Amino acid sequence: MTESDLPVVQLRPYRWGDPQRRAELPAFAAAALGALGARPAPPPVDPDAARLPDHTLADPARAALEAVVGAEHVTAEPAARVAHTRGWSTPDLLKLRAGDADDAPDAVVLPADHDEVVRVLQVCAEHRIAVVPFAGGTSVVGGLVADRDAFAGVIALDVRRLDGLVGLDPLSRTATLRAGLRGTRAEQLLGEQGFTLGHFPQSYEGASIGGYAATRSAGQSSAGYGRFDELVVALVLATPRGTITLGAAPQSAAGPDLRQLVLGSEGTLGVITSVTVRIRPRPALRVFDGWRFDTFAAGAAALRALAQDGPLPTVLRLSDEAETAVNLADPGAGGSGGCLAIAGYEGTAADVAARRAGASAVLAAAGGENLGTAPGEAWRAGRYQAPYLRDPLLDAGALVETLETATFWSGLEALRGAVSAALTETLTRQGTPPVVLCHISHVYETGASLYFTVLCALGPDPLAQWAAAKHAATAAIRAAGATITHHHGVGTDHRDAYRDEIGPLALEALRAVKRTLDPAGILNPGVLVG
Ligand SMILES: Cc1cc2nc3c(=O)[nH]c(=O)nc-3n(C[C@H](O)[C@H](O)[C@H](O)COP(=O)(O)OP(=O)(O)OC[C@H]3O[C@@H](n4cnc5c(N)ncnc54)[C@H](O)[C@@H]3O)c2cc1C
Repeated sequence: MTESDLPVVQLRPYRWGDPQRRAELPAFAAAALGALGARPAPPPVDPDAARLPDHTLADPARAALEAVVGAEHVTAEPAARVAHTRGWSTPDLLKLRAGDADDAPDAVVLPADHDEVVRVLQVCAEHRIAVVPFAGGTSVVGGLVADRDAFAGVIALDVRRLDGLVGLDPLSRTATLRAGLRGTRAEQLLGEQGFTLGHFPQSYEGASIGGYAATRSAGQSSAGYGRFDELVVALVLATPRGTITLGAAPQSAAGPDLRQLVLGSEGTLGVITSVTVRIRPRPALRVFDGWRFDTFAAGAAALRALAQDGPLPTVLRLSDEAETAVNLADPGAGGSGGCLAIAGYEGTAADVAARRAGASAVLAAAGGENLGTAPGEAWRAGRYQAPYLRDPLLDAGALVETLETATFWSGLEALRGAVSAALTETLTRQGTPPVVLCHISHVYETGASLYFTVLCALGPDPLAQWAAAKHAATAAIRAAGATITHHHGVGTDHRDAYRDEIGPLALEALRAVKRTLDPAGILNPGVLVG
């Protein structure tokens, strides 16, 4: 099974992914949850019974939107509104499971092409309707909740009908993809012509091209293929004031690179309607090895050696002791502990052989024990399964959530310790001691990302429980001088920390750009720039 074999799945409210692939909790997990004090949660409220706010679009605004996209592409059906309520963070899921759809848009609007998007934005500016651009809907940072206070209404502008492969240039190895194309569908379309995008985030079954670009997503194969923002060579942005087209050549010295202003703008400057991306030939061979290191520090040093001096595998990641023990295959040696690293290689047979031999020598010289392909292939086979586990964990009364950051190599170990301690202390103080897992999954010459998974019993007020933990982790990240997000984005959840990270003058500059492109401030109010 490769990424282009996975189906295009329509996400349902609060149950992840393909209904045929529902996950059961492994027996050891159920026992571990008991030890953490988790008790089965009350059954979630059926999405059909969720409480929707009593908002409606005024008739003139609705009529104007219908005139642009057709009446059948403007819907205020409860099911559509619920399906466009918030995203997929654990607090988002907890609210919807409790029947709270208070942040639902008044209507969902589905334009067919770029021009319709521009006209929808113009109608919304004229009628003071806030617009939440909506691609796959998998935001985990509150990127899909509009601050509606100053507006006459809120719509979700769902880009799913912008869903084709516009063109492919095999000579330049680029493809132009429309923003609503699901990652899975994009991979199928490119695969039919012998290419791959190589962008495989864990949300691959739910996220779309426009969302990848708007959040600067990072896939699990980032070491080999690069982050999504590194793949984009050109893009088209629809704004209430018209169209911006950026990227006339692979590189350019024509002023600042304004593509970078749009990438990561999270729907606040305009709606990305298509991107032209670098593509690579479909790999002829894929091999994933497992390596065991005695300590996280030893494993991190090995990853750093590869990131700085090469050769780089396509996938490179390192789990800490706790994640190795809980989540991943036993790294061998009779459960002797240690940290599991995965080094995966994709490419031609010759390229894979050369990089694998070179990287294996580096990993061995750094103290790694080669565990062969079994742990690596097990990780590859299960790489999209983890999100499915969140549903049974919540059912079982567990709070499970993730957060991520990045820093320079010299500060990595201290950052890991500080964030783990902040999460552990805050949740233990609340009577719900957690298990905190951590891994490195994106490496650079100068540093790496850290990704934390937190698991504990749901407390009596889980939203406040997690808010306190997240607040402490955020403070620890900022105190360490690290970034508030390596790839999830800012949304509303990280807005204050982002402000702190970039400083008031940079924020003012960004707001000035927003005022220019979106004078009425209708685009994702409250997200990113506040
Ligand atoms: C289980 C799970 C695993 C995840 N794993 C990863 C991972 O491995 N790597 C990673 O990077 N992220 C990951 N994420 C986060 C999320 O999937 C990414 O941020 C993804 O890029 C969002 O894509 P989307 O299509 O779902 O966008 P959405 O959630 O629909 O939108 C994200 C933001 O972009 C804006 N937006 C959407 N479309 C457009 C557009 N066309 N133009 C302008 N703005 C737009 C939205 O308003 C919103 O603010 C994960 C999320 C989940 C739930």
